[in-house]
Amino acid sequence: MPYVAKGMQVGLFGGSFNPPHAGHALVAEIALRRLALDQLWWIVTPGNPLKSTRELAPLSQRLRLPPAVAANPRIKLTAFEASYHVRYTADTLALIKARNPGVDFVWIMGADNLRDFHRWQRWREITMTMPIAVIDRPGATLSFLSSIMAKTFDYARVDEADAPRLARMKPPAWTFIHGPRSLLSSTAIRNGELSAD
Ligand SMILES: Nc1ncnc2c1ncn2[C@@H]1O[C@H](COP(=O)(O)OP(=O)(O)OP(=O)(O)O)[C@@H](O)[C@H]1O
Ligand SMILES: O=C(O)c1ccc[n+]([C@@H]2O[C@H](COP(=O)([O-])O)[C@@H](O)[C@H]2O)c1
Repeated sequence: MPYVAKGMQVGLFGGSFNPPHAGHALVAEIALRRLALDQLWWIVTPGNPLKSTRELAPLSQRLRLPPAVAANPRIKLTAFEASYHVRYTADTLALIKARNPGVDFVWIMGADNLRDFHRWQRWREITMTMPIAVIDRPGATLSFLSSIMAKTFDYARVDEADAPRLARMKPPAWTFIHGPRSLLSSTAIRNGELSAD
């Protein structure tokens, strides 16, 4: 797990990154800037519990940053979930919080994950554990209105103008961030339809 000093605002960006691409880099850059983060942890999962492992490349091949963000010292690449034998985000976030008192964390995900968030294990618990920032993604823009998570936690939605303060807010608190969007996806790259940058 990366080192972080007390008082910092840290974004947690978990993903399969199978493979990593410029769309991920865009999400990381938007999150760092709009959420006023000191650090962003790029957390490579041993395997999304909801995805088949059939097409999943080994962790070693997914453990790399796209060129656009590789030189950014605020982005920390890690695969600690594998070494700690955790896979579910609810467990990951509990572990991170327990080991880092005094740090303000925010979970970051693309809008496609907001759409399916109610299928994640203990998703309500995740929402009560730390604030969540959802980054717009082509094809999933309306998830901020229509998803079960958005409806259930409508009362906890924060205006994106207040995003710089999100990490310090008491959960539940979440926001939807609009901005430049990327059509890239790992599936399209694996299928040879698009290139990673
Ligand atoms: N183009 C994109 N725009 C916004 N968010 C994205 C984009 N691509 C990925 N994300 C987000 O980045 C995180 C990691 O995504 P992931 O590694 O699953 O990439 P993916 O392109 O969605 O992969 P796949 O096509 O294999 O499902 C997720 O929260 C996902 O929502
Ligand atoms: O905990 C869950 O049930 C769960 C279900 C689906 C996805 N996740 C996490 O969400 C993150 C994004 O996954 P992915 O495959 O969309 O890149 C990654 O950290 C996964 O471990 C977690």
